[in-house]
Parts: sequence; structure tokens; C-alpha cells
Amino acid sequence: MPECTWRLFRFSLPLAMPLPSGASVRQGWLVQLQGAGATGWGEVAPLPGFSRETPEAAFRALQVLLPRLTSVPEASTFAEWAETVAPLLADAPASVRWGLELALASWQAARVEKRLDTWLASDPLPVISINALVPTNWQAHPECLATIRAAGYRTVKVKVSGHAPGEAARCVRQLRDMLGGEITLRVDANRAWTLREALAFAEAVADLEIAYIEEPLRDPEKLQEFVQRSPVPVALDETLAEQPGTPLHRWEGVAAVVLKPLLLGGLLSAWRRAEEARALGMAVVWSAAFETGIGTRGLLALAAASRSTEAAGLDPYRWLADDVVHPRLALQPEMPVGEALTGPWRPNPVVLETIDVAA
Ligand SMILES: O=C(O)CCC(=O)c1ccccc1C(=O)O
Ligand SMILES: [Mg+2]
Repeated sequence: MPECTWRLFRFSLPLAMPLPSGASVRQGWLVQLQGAGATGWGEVAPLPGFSRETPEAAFRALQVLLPRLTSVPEASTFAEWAETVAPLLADAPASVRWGLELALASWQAARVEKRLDTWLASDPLPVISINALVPTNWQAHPECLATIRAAGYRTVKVKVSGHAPGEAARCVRQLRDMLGGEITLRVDANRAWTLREALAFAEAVADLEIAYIEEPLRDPEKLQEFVQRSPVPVALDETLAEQPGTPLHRWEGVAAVVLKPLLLGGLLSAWRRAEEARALGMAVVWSAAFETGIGTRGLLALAAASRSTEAAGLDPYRWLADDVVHPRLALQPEMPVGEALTGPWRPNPVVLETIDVAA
């Protein structure tokens, strides 16, 4: 049982664009695990408006857990780790599990001189496609579409939750015209509509080859009915975070699951959801909730290891105006995984404040 040391930092990152909650900074804690000649990083950053725990609750859990995790059982493979280490965190809030599991897993990987993706799986994908995110008010910012097109993104997701269904359909049609037929187009309603409204939207865009509509309904109980009646395929997001214990086959016919480990309860919970989805023939979309470069690299490793060819939702990284480690991740439409996951990274003192870990 190698001894290891945790370091804890508070971070506060300036944003290039405000968060969904309206906040103009992204805050949280960075954890660093060192021992046996290896280093692992993770981040704990509940997302206001989406995480079920408050930042205060996450911090309290960190203060309790870190001193207990200084003697970590050895686990040379991911399977062994999933059996022995991950259960130590079973009761922690989702953001804490995500951050500590990421730090522990990347430390275990580093100990055996592997990158996280190659430690998680023997045959990870070398390149992961990224989904460009278009904000609800894109029409007021035509330059954001120009940037996305110029960069060469092949999958685009647009948020429609600020709109009534008819208006949302017109918006999506305009976007399809501007992007052309080659681009894979996803729509996220963030539970904005009633069943009737959502069906009206789906019928109005039925000819636009939308890959899926994410969380159309205010009332998730009606999802199955929507799935049966909608001409547009459906993806789950919020529903998965809300119902962690419900087997996926409850939503038979759903085309895709959007997996955000920060909201789903960590690396392992999300990994298990991915396996469950795969077995049911659902597409797996790994996705960020405004993670820093640490969490975003972790997500890239997960996407590569799970061999999902669906474009990953890592675009929220572009919202950050700075990062907790330098050099910054160079986000691009087709991400070379090996390059992105190979350090070293220097902590950025401008946005980090060291916090004592209670002994
Ligand atoms: O899925 C993506 O492409 C990016 C992630 C994203 O949209 C998101 C990020 C944080 C919180 C909620 C959401 C969402 O999917 O609604
Ligand atoms: Mg969503």
C-alpha cells in the first residue's frame, strides 16, 4: 500500500462567455495526488443549476475524504481499481467522486507508466471528434457560427430552450441552411416543453435530419410516449443524473445517452452507464459540464477508452478564458488523444489558491 499525499487548490477561472446560471467565473477545487513517483490530477467543481450538491457540501466531503485516502490500495488494472478503490467513495457527492476518481485513476495509470486512456482500455481510439456548441442566442452572434465552420467542426449542437416550439423549429431550420447538409446536427431542449409542444417541434423539423433531440420534456415521465411518437430520435441527459439507479432499458427506443461524469456520480458510474447503453444499442456521447483542462482531458480519455465514435461534448472548455494548468488544451474538431493527454502541465498560480488538507 503506497503512501501518498494530496494537495488541494481552490480555483476561480475567468470566463469568455457566462455559464448557464449567469455566473461569470467557474469555481471549484483541484486535487493533486502524489506518491510512488507518480502524480494524478482531478477537479471537483459542482455546476450551479445542474449539480445536486452545493459547493459547500462538496468541499466538506473533500475535507473528510482526503485524509482517509492517503493510503490507497494498489490496483494495477482498471478492473481491479473499480473493485477496490472506487467503492471507498461510494457515498460522496457526484462532483467529489468525479474529481477523486479521476485523480486516483490517473495516478494509478501514471504509476504503471500509462496514459489514462491506455490504462482504462487496451485499444482506445486515437482521435475523438468534438461537438461544437451553439448558444440559444446564436443569431445575435453570427461570428460564433463563422468560427465553428472555419474550424471544420462536423457535429454541432444547438440549445433551443429559450424558444417556443415554432420559433425553435425556424431557428433550427435556419441553422441547417447555414451549416449545410453535411454537418451532424443535435438539438438540446433542456426540458423546456410539454409533450404536445415537443411533438410539434419534432414534426416541424422532421425533414432536417436531426441526429437527436436531447431532453425535450419538462415531465420526464412522458419520455417513452415521446420516443414512440417523435419522428426525431431522442437523447437522455438530465434524466440520467436524476435517476442514477434506474436501468436504461426503462427508456427503450432512446437513441443516445449524454454522459457527464460530473453530474452522473463520477468516472465509474458514467463508465457503467456507457456499458449499459452500448448493450442496448444506444449511442454514447461523453460530455463536459464546464470542466477545466484537467476534467476535460479526463473526459477525452474516457471517450477514447470507451471507443465511442459519437462526437464528444467537450466544447464548454472554450467558455473558459484561462485554465488551471498550462499549456492550455488545444481544442479542435478532431482531437488527437495521445497528444492532448501527454503532460507535463504546470499549475497556473494566477487562478489557484493552495488550501490546507486537514491531517
Ligand atoms: O453536450 C455538449 O455538447 C456540451 C455540454 C452541455 O451542453 C451542457 C453542459 C453543462 C450543463 C448542461 C449541458 C447540457 O447538455 O444541457
Ligand atoms: Mg443536455
